[in-house]
Amino acid sequence: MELLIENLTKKYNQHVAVNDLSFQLKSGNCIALLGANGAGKTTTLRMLAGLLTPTAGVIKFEGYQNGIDIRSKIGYLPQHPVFHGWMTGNEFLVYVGRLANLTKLEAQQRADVLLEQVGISDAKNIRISKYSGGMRQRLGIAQTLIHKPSLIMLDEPVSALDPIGRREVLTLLEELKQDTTILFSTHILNDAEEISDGLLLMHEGALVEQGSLTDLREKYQSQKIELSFKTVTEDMLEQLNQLPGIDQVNAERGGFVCLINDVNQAREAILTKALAMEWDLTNFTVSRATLEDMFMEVVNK
Ligand SMILES: Nc1ncnc2c1ncn2[C@@H]1O[C@H](COP(=O)(O)OP(=O)(O)OP(=O)(O)O)[C@@H](O)[C@H]1O
Repeated sequence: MELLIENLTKKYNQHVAVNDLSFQLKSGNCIALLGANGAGKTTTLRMLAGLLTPTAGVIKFEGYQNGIDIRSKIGYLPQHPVFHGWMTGNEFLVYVGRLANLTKLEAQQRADVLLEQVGISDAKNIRISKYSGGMRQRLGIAQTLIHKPSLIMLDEPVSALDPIGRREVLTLLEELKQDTTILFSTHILNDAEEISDGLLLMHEGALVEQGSLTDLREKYQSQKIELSFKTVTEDMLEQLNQLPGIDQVNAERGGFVCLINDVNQAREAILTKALAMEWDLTNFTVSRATLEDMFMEVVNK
């Protein structure tokens, strides 16, 4: 499986939702398309799924280029899937299988395998309207697999779920990625960190960072100093930003997170400044930067 995206762009009238996106996806990976609301994730996935026509750019997938032919090769789960609530899980999958040109027997056999695989075979004869959010999402994922695609794309598969549903679906994706390449979008860093091998980070329609989690952690590995104050004033951010040893300062509730390049220099500068300005410091913690700090750093740049 190889998916190649070159200079993909989508404009809605004058608004550029996806801007000159290029990346490559290979077999055996679980890749998270990460970005805040409005970053362009849904638009990207819909173009890859053949549901939206790109304004410019090329999508190449296993010998196919752009267009609807790609649809027969991939599975796609939209952000808000709609089911016929009166159908049972089994009926739904057989129906989807028939739409994918399977015979009645093949569709039933495939449904049996998938219901088992996504862990809802006990509920296969219950109406979908009675399913929990997690069960619906698992059924939705089963539907993406009906025609044995080599790539499935899932738009925010866990964002709307409660903690139990979220856990169920993440565990399922963890299992599925052994056999199928997964591209899923999320705005939740923890989800990306938990199950993906690689990240594509989008911001305002553009790809701002990409790589394996290990590489990105190494690249952005830095320390940070968290500061809290009894009172936070407007000029603090600017003053902290000017101190030596500090790369970037992000405002947080009740204080700041300083990404630093020299812990000793930064510590001394911050404490000296706080003393001179009579800032009432209530917390000073040095720790490792997380992926979330990396996200903020890249996006703020
Ligand atoms: N049909 C449309 N017409 C006009 N603008 C649109 C349309 N769909 C999306 N947009 C705009 O394009 C940008 C990207 O939207 P998109 O839905 O792709 O982002 P997203 O990263 O998936 O965000 P979310 O997580 O909120 O769905 C947003 O600014 C959005 O308002």
